[in-house]
Amino acid sequence: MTDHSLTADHWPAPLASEAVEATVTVPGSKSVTNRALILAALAADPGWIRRPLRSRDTLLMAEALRSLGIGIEETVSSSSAVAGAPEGRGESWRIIPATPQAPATVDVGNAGTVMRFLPPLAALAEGPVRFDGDPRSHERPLHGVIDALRALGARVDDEGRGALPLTVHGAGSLDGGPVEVDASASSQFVSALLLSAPRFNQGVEVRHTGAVLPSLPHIRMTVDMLRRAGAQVDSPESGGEPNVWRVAPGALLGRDLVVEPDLSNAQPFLAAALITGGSVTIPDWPFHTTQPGDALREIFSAMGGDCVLDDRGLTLTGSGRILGIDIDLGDVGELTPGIAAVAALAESESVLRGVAHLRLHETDRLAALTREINALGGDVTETADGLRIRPRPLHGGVFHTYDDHRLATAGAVLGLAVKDLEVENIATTGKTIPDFPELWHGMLAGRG
Ligand SMILES: O=C(O)C1=C[C@@H](OP(=O)(O)O)[C@@H](O)[C@H](O)C1
Ligand SMILES: C=C(OP(=O)(O)O)C(=O)O
Repeated sequence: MTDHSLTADHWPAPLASEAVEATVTVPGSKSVTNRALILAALAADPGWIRRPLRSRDTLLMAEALRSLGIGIEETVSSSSAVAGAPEGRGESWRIIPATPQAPATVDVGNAGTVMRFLPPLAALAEGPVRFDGDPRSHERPLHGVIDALRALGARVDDEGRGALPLTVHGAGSLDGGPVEVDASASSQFVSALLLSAPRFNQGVEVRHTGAVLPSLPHIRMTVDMLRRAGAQVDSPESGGEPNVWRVAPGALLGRDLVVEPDLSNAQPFLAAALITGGSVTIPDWPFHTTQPGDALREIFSAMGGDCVLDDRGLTLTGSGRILGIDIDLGDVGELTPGIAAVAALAESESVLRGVAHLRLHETDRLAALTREINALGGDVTETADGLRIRPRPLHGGVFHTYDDHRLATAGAVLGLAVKDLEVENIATTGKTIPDFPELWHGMLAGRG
């Protein structure tokens, strides 16, 4: 073993000495868990969230809802130990809805889902709800939610920043109705307004006015989960106008919902099979899903892998070759760091397009990926809306992560093939994938 002289927050990324062969159970979806929490909090009766993701982003959402008076009871069930529970392992959260209470304070961390999904819900409380978070949260776009809430009748005090920190002065109810939003900076503006809309007096009609709309699958996820909770939703896919979503006012049902594995967080493990010419199975991969990570089946197949989805889950088998790719990732932007890592190890050039909005994610992901891969000897250039990646032989070094979980997992992927690579602050993976280092070492040890 190499003797790394490391500071505490430099993680020696393990090198893969052979083809990876493993089954990896990945934790639940962040996007599903945080939507489920909002919808359950607004429901007319209690509900269950089974196998929720328990990570920084989802615990921040749960804590925020608790401070707004929503009951969230956590239980660990071995199987059907919880009355009414379907057979299943792991943790369950019982959500006891309540009219949101104020005053309250909310720490959003750097969670886009918390900073965007909660202000509309807070507008239903009677009194001030103060929102603040990590320094980076002050830089992330929120204007779409703030302006729309004002247009729908809410009082929001942001001292002219158009961003955090801010206070929503709830009046106990919100008129709702039609509103225009430019969601080109984040699809979460649209999702945020739709999720709480069944509880607005007139529901909502959201019209996106911007030139581009990123992460459309995440808006479909919002619509799908609203409908499953009993909401009446018109969307472009259901024959409605393009770029317009309507949610009717009405009661939401308390559901019993099992959270799917986070397919975007399955990415580094699938990438490991691809780049080592091995085979990785992710159990419980859904046959039908709105998660954008499902696109990995197609993307990693185009990059040289072979994907089989069956009752065992999704199995990706690498061919020993890693092919470059020219692709628009606008729908699936959160997959970009992991794809960039694989692309840097490929045998031909890649062009990743349609992801200009990543400059305002957890960090400026386009700048960070360019800087960090190039520091290892890579040849990455930023384009107006993405990255051009020319594979080069890479050498070891420190891969900085800028408090970005997906930079950290991208560094781990590179480290499988690049000797002496150290990932700075691997703990930042806890934003959405707790225990990542343990899962990674478990995969390399072939544990299933
Ligand atoms: O609604 C969601 O759960 C998400 C939407 C996307 O945000 P953007 O549209 O801001 O990219 C995605 O990148 C993020 O990880 C999760
Ligand atoms: C962009 C992401 O997160 P957030 O929900 O904070 O926007 C992400 O997880 O890649």
